[in-house]
Amino acid sequence: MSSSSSSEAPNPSVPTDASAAASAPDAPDASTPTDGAVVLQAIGLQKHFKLRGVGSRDVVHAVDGVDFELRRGRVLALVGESGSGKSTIARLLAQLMPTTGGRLLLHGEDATAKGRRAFRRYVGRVQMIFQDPFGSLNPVKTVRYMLTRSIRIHRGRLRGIELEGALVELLERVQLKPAERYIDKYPHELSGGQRQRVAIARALAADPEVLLADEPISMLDVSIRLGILNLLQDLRDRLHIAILYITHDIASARYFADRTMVMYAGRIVESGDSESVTQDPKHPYTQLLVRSAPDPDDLEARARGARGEAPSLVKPPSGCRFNPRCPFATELCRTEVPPLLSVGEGREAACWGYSDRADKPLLSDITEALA
Ligand SMILES: Nc1ncnc2c1ncn2[C@@H]1O[C@H](COP(=O)(O)OP(=O)(O)OP(=O)(O)O)[C@@H](O)[C@H]1O
Repeated sequence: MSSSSSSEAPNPSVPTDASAAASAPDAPDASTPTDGAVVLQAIGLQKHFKLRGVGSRDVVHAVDGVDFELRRGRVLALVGESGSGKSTIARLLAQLMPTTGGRLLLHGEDATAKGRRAFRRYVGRVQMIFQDPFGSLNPVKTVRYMLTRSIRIHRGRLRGIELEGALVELLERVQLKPAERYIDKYPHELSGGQRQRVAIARALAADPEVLLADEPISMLDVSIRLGILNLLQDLRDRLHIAILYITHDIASARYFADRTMVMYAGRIVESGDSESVTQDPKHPYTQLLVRSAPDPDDLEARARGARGEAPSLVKPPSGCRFNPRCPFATELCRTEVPPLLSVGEGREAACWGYSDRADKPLLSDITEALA
């Protein structure tokens, strides 16, 4: 099958890399930290959910030993099918729930917020936007109320002209112009795209260093998705925010993210620059995601349909978790967890096929192997 949609060139009207930041009118001067510096780091991140039920000792292995870094002025995409653990990672990074293992570092220091004040400070630096902008905005409050509240929480008690100026600036930053047209509206008076822009403006009121965007476009009309991605790209380039972009659409990761990380059943199976990961995928699961579906909206269904269901996370398969669906799997894959192995400059894949073990699987074209 062809990879027509994923091999399309990105939209030429949109800047694709950090060079756009250098030419932006408000590019940083020499005294500001450089883009690419690590802001938030996850080391061995783990979340095992205890299952309820009398005497149950079972846990859901939602996230198992995940490492990554979010860097200033860069977008990292986290791609995977439903249930792979993407949202759990976002919620762990936002500290909406505790981890069961691993560490979270903000500028190299332990970021675990102990107590309300520490949590509030953390939230000022790490903000989250959700899939459903309607659900995340209070339906009985105006845009003015919601943005004012966020400004006051994070910037102090601004009033009068100062407050009005901050509100207008926020709305204009998310391209809701003129601000007067939107500021006194309720969520139901706005379109889906406008609501998501308000949610982003509310996050920006905190002047965050990190934005966690959990499927920010998946509930929006296809026609307005690109506008939201362009806005996030603008925030990356002008405000130098580090962005985690969670999606099941690997084609949008190529277009929007500097680096892409592919997740399968709670573990990272591949990572690298987005162009290489999407154009020359190394892990059989990434190959399946990229090659089996010309229609990006259909990737997940096709990948699942191609060979079996995602595994149980209560009793995940031993060895490589993808082994029951992998046409190349050997005994080694069924018994030992593959480490992330180097598969090119700045690229890694957790597949024994790239090791020098004598009993490694022999990889070939996955679409042919599955035909
Ligand atoms: N509170 C919870 N208690 C028990 N299991 C949970 C809980 N939250 C998530 N899970 C499980 O953890 C796994 C990962 O879920 P998660 O929502 O992170 O996946 P996802 O990749 O974001 O999927 P989707 O794209 O559908 O949101 C799933 O098996 C899910 O059922």
